[in-house]
Parts: sequence; structure tokens; C-alpha cells
Amino acid sequence: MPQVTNAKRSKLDLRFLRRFCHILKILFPRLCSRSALMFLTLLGITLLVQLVIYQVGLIPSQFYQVLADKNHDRFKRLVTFAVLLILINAMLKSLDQYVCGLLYVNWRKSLTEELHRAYFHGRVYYTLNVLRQDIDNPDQRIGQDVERLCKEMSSIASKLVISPFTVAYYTYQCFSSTGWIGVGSIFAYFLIGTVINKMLIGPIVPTLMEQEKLEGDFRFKHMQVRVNAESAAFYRAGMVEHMRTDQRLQTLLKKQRSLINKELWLYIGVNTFDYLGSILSYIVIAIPIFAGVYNELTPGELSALISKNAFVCIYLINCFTQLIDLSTTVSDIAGYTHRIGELREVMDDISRKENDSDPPPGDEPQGNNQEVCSGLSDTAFVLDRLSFRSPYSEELLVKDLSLRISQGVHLLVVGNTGTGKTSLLRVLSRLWESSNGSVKMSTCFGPRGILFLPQKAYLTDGTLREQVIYPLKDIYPVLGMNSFLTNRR
Ligand SMILES: Nc1ncnc2c1ncn2[C@@H]1O[C@H](COP(=O)(O)OP(=O)(O)OP(=O)(O)O)[C@@H](O)[C@H]1O
Repeated sequence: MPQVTNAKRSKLDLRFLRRFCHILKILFPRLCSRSALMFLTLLGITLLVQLVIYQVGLIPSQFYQVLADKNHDRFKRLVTFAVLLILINAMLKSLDQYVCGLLYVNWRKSLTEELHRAYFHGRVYYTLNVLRQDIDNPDQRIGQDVERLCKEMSSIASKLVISPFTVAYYTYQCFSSTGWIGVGSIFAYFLIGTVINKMLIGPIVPTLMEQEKLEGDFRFKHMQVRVNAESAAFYRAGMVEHMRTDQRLQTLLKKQRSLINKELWLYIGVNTFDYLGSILSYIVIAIPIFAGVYNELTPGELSALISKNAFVCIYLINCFTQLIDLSTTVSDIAGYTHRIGELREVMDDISRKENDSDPPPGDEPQGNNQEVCSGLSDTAFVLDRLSFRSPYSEELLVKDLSLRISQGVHLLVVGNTGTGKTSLLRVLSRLWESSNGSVKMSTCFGPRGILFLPQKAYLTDGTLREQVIYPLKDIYPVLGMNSFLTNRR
């Protein structure tokens, strides 16, 4: 199987950016879409949170001053003000989490619906699940990977959206307090941290993608047992199914361990960066103090100033460390983006090929030669020197078959198992392409034309009525079926 875990495909590279931008276009279809409005609301709330946080951050320095002056009245007013700010902060942060939740649901809806549109278009779901082997677990990608991507993105949305503003504001504040040396050293520190983290994320993204594939394989095994529980029970196959399911679990756990091992280095990088950052803030503040810039201040004023400067420097470093802390989330997002991007690309490719080989809409289907369905007709199919083989095999199953299939004429196809009886129906219904010759379909698919009954009965969800009229959504206005092709032997 061509590996989707191909390292070339799964890095934080241009391909990732292209795929991510494509997903963003789906999440924000228009400038005034619901998601865009929610995003703007989030931006507003996060800006307010930052304003309040700034005020809260200045309170300790005011406490130093008030306590040094032993001013009782100002102390009481300051306590009331601090409690009020904390209450506002708590409310705004809760609102921020609430909007993030709504954004997540909205994004998941948009992305899943878009993937569904491509998946159920024409015969894409068949080709993807049965004939294409270059994409693993499409169901998991649509069901789980989309969910996780949207969750991770919404969890970092507010941090990312606010970071340009906070970085700009606290850079200015830090510059006013510590000058170029402070700001320069903090920026250099962030740059080094980013480069190291980018290097540490590198090996994680492909491993995460492999782990997601194995996760899908494991779930698929359980689904297989669930769907075929009765058949397995007739065989008394519990033991073998147990062994095979455990095997998939072991492979998955092995990959998870390897991922955790690789993540250890990233965690070490992130945590070292966090704690070194807190020391850096004091070094930055110490420089002007040792240089004698604040020599004329009283001890009380100096404590208040150190507290205020420490707050702005620590906050600027904190803005950067928060961005670096997002490394693990970014590596997850990159993995999911690649998996969803691959699925979209393969589905688009299948759709394009189907559109190229199918007749234009309105003209019902045909084989390779694109002849037009001419409505109701006595003849269903005309096969002219038709040859076909199974996918991935060079050996012809049927060679030069010429045949007319008409209404009222019974036709029995016989042959040993595996000789291509069902495959003939696959070619007639355009699930498989023919190798040579042509199939002319003179009537249409559906209750007024041709209906294929699959070899294995498919009972879908829904009422009995819905089962009977399947695959129609509603009863056809006038029932008139020209012909049925049944695959019963
Ligand atoms: N999805 C597939 N991908 C690749 N090869 C396939 C696929 N489905 C069937 N084949 C192969 O095509 C050949 C013909 O299979 P087909 O199902 O048409 O046989 P059949 O005559 O209908 O057999 P049976 O009577 O057992 O249903 C077989 O060798 C089978 O392995």
C-alpha cells in the first residue's frame, strides 16, 4: 500500500500551508459568514480580557506603594477595585470559552459537510473504500480527525488571535521600562526557542499521522466484529478475533509509545523555554537597576517600579512562551491537516476522473464510449467486444463479449466462482472501467429503468418503508420499472 505516512507529505512545509489554507477557506467561506462573526466576537472578548489583565497586573505594584505608605483608605479602595476586576475577568474568560465552543461546532459542521459533499458525490465513496488503496480509513478522517482538528484549532484560536496585539503592546511597555536591551534579548530568546521547537516538531508530525492510521485500523477491526458478530459466533471465532484485535492494539500502542518518546524532547524544549523565560525577565529588569538609572528612587517607589516592570517583561515573555507552548498543538494540527488534506485531494481526483468518464448530466450513464441514454427503451444494454479485468490484475476476466440485454428476455450468467460474473455487473453499472470495447446503456438507472440488486443484501437504517423503497428517498411518483438486473445465481 502506498504509505500516507510518507515523510515528504507530512511536514510543516509548503504543502501543509496549502492544505491548511484550503481548510481555512472552508471554515471561513465568506467575510460575513457565521464563523467569521464568531471569530470577530472572540477577538473583541480576548481584547477586553487583555485590558482587564493589564489592570490586574498593575495592582501588586499599587499594593506595594499603599502598604509602604500605610494608607488605610486607599488600601480598602484598592481591595474593592481588585475584586471587581477579578469578577469581570472571570466572566470574560468564561465568555471566551463559550464562544470557542460555538466556533468549534460551527467549524466541524462546515468541514464535515464539505467532506460529505465530496464523499457522496457520484461513486466517490465506492472508489475510495474499495478501489483506492492510497488512503487509509476515510471514515476515521471524516469522523474523528475533523473533530480533533476543529477542537485543537478552537482551543488555540483566542491565544493566536490576540497574540499580535499583546506582543505589540507589551513590547512597547517593555521598551519604555527597559529600553532596547530588554526588548532585544526577549525577541532573540523567542527566535532561538522557535527554531529549536520547529526542529523538535519535525519528527512528531509523521509519527502522529501513522498513529492516527493505526487508530483507524483498530477501530475498523472492532466494527468488523460488530457487523459480523453472528457469522463469527457461528464459527465460534472468538479466540481468533480476540488475537487479531489484540494484534492491532499492540501495533497501535507501539506507535503511541514511539510518539510519546519523540514528544518527550518537545516537552523538554517547551518547559526549559518556560522556566528560563522567568529568569530572563529579572535579568532584563536588573540591567537598568545596576546601571544606576533608578538610584534616586525611595525603596517603596523602587519596589513598585520593579513590580510594574517585572509584570510587563514577564507578560511579554509569557506571550512568547504561550506561542511556543502551542508547539504540541501545532504538531497535532499539522498531522490532522495532512490527513484531511490528503482525503480531499484523493476525493477531488476521483471526482475529476469520474466526471471525465461519465456522460454530461441529463444524459444517463454509459460505459467508456459516452453514448447517450435515450430514455425508455426495450434494450437495456448493448455490449460490443467488451473486455475487462479486475483492478490491480493484468489478466482479462472476460474478452470480446458482445451481447444485447433486453426487456422480457431472461439471461442467466453461469461460471465458476471468481470467474467474473459479478464483475460483469460492476462494469455494466460503471463501478469498474472496461479495458476494451464498449457498453451502451439505452435506458436510465432507477425504478423507471435499470436497478441492480447487490449480491449481499444491504439493509440500511430507517423504517421498513424506507428499506423497501431504498435507494429512493421517497416513493417515485409513478412506479414503472423497465427491467431489473439481479445478481442472483
Ligand atoms: N474490489 C476488488 N479488487 C480487486 N479484485 C477484485 C475485486 N473484487 C473482485 N475482484 C477479483 O475479480 C475476480 C472476479 O470476481 P467476481 O466477484 O466477479 O467473481 P464471481 O464470478 O462473481 O464469483 P462468485 O460466484 O464467487 O461471486 C476475482 O478474481 C476477484 O478476486
